[in-house]
Amino acid sequence: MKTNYSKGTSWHDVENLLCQLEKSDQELERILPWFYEHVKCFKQVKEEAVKQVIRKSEYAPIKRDHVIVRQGEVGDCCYIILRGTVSVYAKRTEDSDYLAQDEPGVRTTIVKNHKERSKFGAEVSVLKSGDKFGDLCFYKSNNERNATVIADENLHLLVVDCRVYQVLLADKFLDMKDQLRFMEKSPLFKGYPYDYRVTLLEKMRARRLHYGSAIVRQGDLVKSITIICRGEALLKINPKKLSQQYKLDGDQRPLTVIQKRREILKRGYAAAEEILKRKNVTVATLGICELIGDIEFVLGRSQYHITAVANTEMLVMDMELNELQRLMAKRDGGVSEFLHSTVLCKLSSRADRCTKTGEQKHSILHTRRKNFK
Ligand SMILES: Nc1ncnc2c1ncn2[C@@H]1O[C@@H]2COP(=O)(O)O[C@H]2[C@H]1O
Repeated sequence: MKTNYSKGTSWHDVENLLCQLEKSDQELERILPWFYEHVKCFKQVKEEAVKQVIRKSEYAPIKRDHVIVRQGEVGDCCYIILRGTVSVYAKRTEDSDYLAQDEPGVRTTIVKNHKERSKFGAEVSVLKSGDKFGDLCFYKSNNERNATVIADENLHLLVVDCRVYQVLLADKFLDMKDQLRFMEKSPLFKGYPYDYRVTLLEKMRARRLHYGSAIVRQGDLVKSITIICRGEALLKINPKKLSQQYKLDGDQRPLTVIQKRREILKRGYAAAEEILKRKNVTVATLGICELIGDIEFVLGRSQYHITAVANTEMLVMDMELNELQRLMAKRDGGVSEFLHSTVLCKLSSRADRCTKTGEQKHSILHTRRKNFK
């Protein structure tokens, strides 16, 4: 069990202790609450492990504009940001996502302005206090850094050796191993080398969801495709909303309040249930390796046509649509074929279940045919 947060520990106390060569158990226990409060990536880690990480790691204050890690270098440690922010830059080459060779001017350790920073590629991420970086290379066969990380302000880091990371932290951080294992199985990533999948991992957002929480909502803008890594999702459609979204001219006009009351009075409970069903039709359950947002992506729709709800505890990964497009454009390991065939299958079965009226079903199938030509 973690101790209660103590408001009495200041950053000054923490820094003083980190600078000491020897740290007693008592001293470490005193600063632990500060770590749990400020270092997001320690939240899942037990007290004993956090103490060991602090003891075995090096405290490093870094000046603003300094290059901390460089893309293409071999990495043997990772970093936890105690205070400050960093920017992450990545260069893309034709065939891989990392820089194979240094270019003139890139071996500088201090970069003062935007122009100098741009030599390291495009800014892909900004990380702040409590975040970690530099552990992605541990999962690659050649241990090469995937990106360059530069201090945006004066920084305070904890430098964690890769062995310490493997023993004390690897299992706790973001289910990385689980996700990589999952990517091996998923048809979406079939045909891509392991190292490339590791790079992709950093570009995806992992979400843990509890039973009943919404993964996506019908009508929301589609910004990413969601991949189910663990658990099961229930897909629901509100047919009325669907008609508006897809501008279908089916004959299912919504009932007025008076019409609804009359129906319920006339036919009782069965009618009430039917009215409820018209609002929300469960069209499918999705499991591991299945995708949410693939239909919208393939059909070029900007809004979700379904609401997806977690039917169990879940782990999902979101990949932004432009990342998916890159995945397909760069080296299509059969991704577009896979997406098109699954989407065709899904549309047929959902059109059947979504509505009983032949006309509306016809319209959905018609939309499908038009888009697949
Ligand atoms: N989009 C990104 N692509 C690659 N690395 C990133 C990205 N965002 C953050 N990083 C971090 O930048 C680090 C660079 O070194 P590593 O490859 O060891 O680990 C990398 C990640 O921790």
